[in-house]
Amino acid sequence: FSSTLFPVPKRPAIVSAVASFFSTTMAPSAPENASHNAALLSSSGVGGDVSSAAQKSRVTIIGSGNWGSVASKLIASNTIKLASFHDEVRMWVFEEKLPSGEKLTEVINRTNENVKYLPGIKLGKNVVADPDLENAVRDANMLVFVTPHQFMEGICKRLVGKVKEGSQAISLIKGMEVKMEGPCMISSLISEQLGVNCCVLMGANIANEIAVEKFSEATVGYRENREIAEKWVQLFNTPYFMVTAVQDVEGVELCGTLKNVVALAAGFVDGLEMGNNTKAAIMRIGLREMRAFSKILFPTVKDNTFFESCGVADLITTCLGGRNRRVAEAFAKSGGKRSFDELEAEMLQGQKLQGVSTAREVYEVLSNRGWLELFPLFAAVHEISSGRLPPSAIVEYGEHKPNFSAVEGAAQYFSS
Ligand SMILES: NC(=O)c1ccc[n+]([C@@H]2O[C@H](COP(=O)([O-])OP(=O)(O)OC[C@H]3O[C@@H](n4cnc5c(N)ncnc54)[C@H](O)[C@@H]3O)[C@@H](O)[C@H]2O)c1
Ligand SMILES: O=P(O)(O)OC[C@H](O)CO
Repeated sequence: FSSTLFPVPKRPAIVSAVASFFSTTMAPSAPENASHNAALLSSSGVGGDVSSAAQKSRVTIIGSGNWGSVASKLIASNTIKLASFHDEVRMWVFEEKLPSGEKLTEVINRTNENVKYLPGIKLGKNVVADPDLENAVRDANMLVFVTPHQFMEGICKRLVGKVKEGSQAISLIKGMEVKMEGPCMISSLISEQLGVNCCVLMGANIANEIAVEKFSEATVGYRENREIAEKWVQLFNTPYFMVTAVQDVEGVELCGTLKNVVALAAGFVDGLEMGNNTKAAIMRIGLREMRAFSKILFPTVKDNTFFESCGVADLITTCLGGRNRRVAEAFAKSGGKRSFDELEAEMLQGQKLQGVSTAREVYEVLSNRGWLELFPLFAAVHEISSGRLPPSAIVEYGEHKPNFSAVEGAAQYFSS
């Protein structure tokens, strides 16, 4: 962690001040801090071990792409320090052959690097890559899900009955499924299919920046059990990755999911060279639709969540530097003539976009419920990315004013 603004190991003054100002409801309680420190001391050889082997938590990461690999680095740096976790972090890898003919898993275990999805970064010697999904989860009681969302239904099906009883899960996945009965968030899919409680972790987290230890923040969303949320915070938090917890799973997850749709809109604007004011306008309109969509679907979603890292901060970073924005810019530059699939394969080399399928899924929800006129920006993004409208429609489409008369009582969800 080399930033001169934020020297290590001391917490930067501004960050500490901001953290204590905003996180009074989120800071670990004193006894938790005490045991956390005792754990740190014991792992550094000072003091006795506070956790017996039987009590220690065992972590498995399901996914090993760009963010999955960075998550493994963050987690592995903590499990070796904290006595309440087993050192080893198992990482399920969707096996593939590299151009050299070697298997990705074997190369990760030999070099300690994910040479395809995160080249040049050591993951930690305690990370073990495992191509066998069932074997990878067998002994774990803390499961971290971080694959592109389109693969999760299949992964969950394979894991039914294979997960240890009493396990806890967290999803870092930005996306959702649409079922006959309506939208299904990935954390719900995991909970329902595997019978485990599932928190979420989202935030302004471009993986490559965190990989080189540049300071950023993230938000854990939890449902009821604060102690479990704090355990996840402990597992992820580092001096350069500051994690806070809020009691709003759906709000946090919808922020992470929907910002990818707005990122496509921002990319179209960039490709059309419309300038910063237009892009800022699109981001503002997008944020409004994100909040309204979340609150109509889940009335418990909290306004404050949109001011956490998972909300406005993730929207900003994604619309400035994310993959969805970058590929959408190339799409608009081609006048919509090159498909997203083609551009994704060419520009991302195996990494996956979430925005295009999320825009389609959101559109499906909107048209099923008769809400298309309420969410003109979301609707336009799907119509452009599916080739039904030209990229320029992003700034022509009814000026993105929602038609409140389309749905009774809808105006309240858009008001400040
Ligand atoms: N990369 C980031 O900066 C970032 C940051 C925050 C959140 N996220 C989110 O994390 C999630 C995972 O993204 P990522 O960046 O780690 O992945 P990625 O896009 O870098 O990599 C794609 C991954 O999918 C795997 N894969 C390919 N085919 C598969 C199949 N049939 N079944 C299962 N897996 C398959 C590949 O092996 C690879 O691990 C996404 O929801 C993303 O939005 C990403
Ligand atoms: O690169 P993107 O567009 O998938 O976005 C990455 C992260 O979600 C940013 O927080």
